[in-house]
Amino acid sequence: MHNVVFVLGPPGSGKGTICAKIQENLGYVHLSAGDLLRAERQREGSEFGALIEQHIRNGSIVPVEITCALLENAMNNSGDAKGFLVDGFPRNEDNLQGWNKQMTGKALIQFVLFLSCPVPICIQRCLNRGQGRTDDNEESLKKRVETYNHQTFPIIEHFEKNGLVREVKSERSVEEIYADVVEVFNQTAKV
Ligand SMILES: Nc1ncnc2c1ncn2[C@@H]1O[C@H](COP(=O)(O)OP(=O)(O)OP(=O)(O)O)[C@@H](O)[C@H]1O
Ligand SMILES: Nc1ccn([C@@H]2O[C@H](COP(=O)(O)O)[C@@H](O)[C@H]2O)c(=O)n1
Ligand SMILES: [Mg+2]
Repeated sequence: MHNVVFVLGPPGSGKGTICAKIQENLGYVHLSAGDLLRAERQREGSEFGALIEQHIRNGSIVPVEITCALLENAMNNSGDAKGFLVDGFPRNEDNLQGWNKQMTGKALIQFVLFLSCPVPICIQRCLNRGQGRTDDNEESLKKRVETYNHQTFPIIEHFEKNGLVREVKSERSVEEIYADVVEVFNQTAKV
């Protein structure tokens, strides 16, 4: 049974940055759904490359069958991990239903780490990111934010109703955010 922490928040809220620090210090393995999709997009012979690129540029969500398979393979190939930080998933109802269908009995959701951050700050962070992403531009970001507001935030609200959400305000410095994140993990370990 894989222990899983979903990491959600608007684009540019710092999910990847904070997950990297958690992986470095707390023994969890970081799996970014976006990174896995970008790798699949580039994979020689992938039948999904063009579809993935279209969704990424459009800020829309790839069918869960593709994303969830990539996540499950990555977890199964990660050896005996303490747990997995599933970054940027589930991002919509299709993701959530697909996860429940494919991963029930295989994964236990410990909690949802929600990095909340004002959208204008998020947008500037993405525009300044400098990683050459095809979706770090005004047009794609507008769509990504719309996807987050209309499709992803309702998923956070769903988990909130089940008492699983741990919100950390993420407009602050990485150090301040990470200090609060460590406390969240410490509290979970005590339960
Ligand atoms: N607390 C912070 N303060 C200032 N800059 C930050 C902070 N956290 C992350 N950044 C920077 O903002 C950019 C986006 O961070 P990151 O890639 O971690 O966000 P993300 O939530 O994973 O975004 P996406 O959903 O687009 O993948 C990066 O350039 C990162 O260095
Ligand atoms: N569950 C997901 C996660 C991501 N995507 C696509 O990847 C893009 C980038 O995601 P980041 O987390 O790296 O920002 C995202 O905008 C989607 O197009 C997805 O389809 N499903
Ligand atoms: Mg990211």
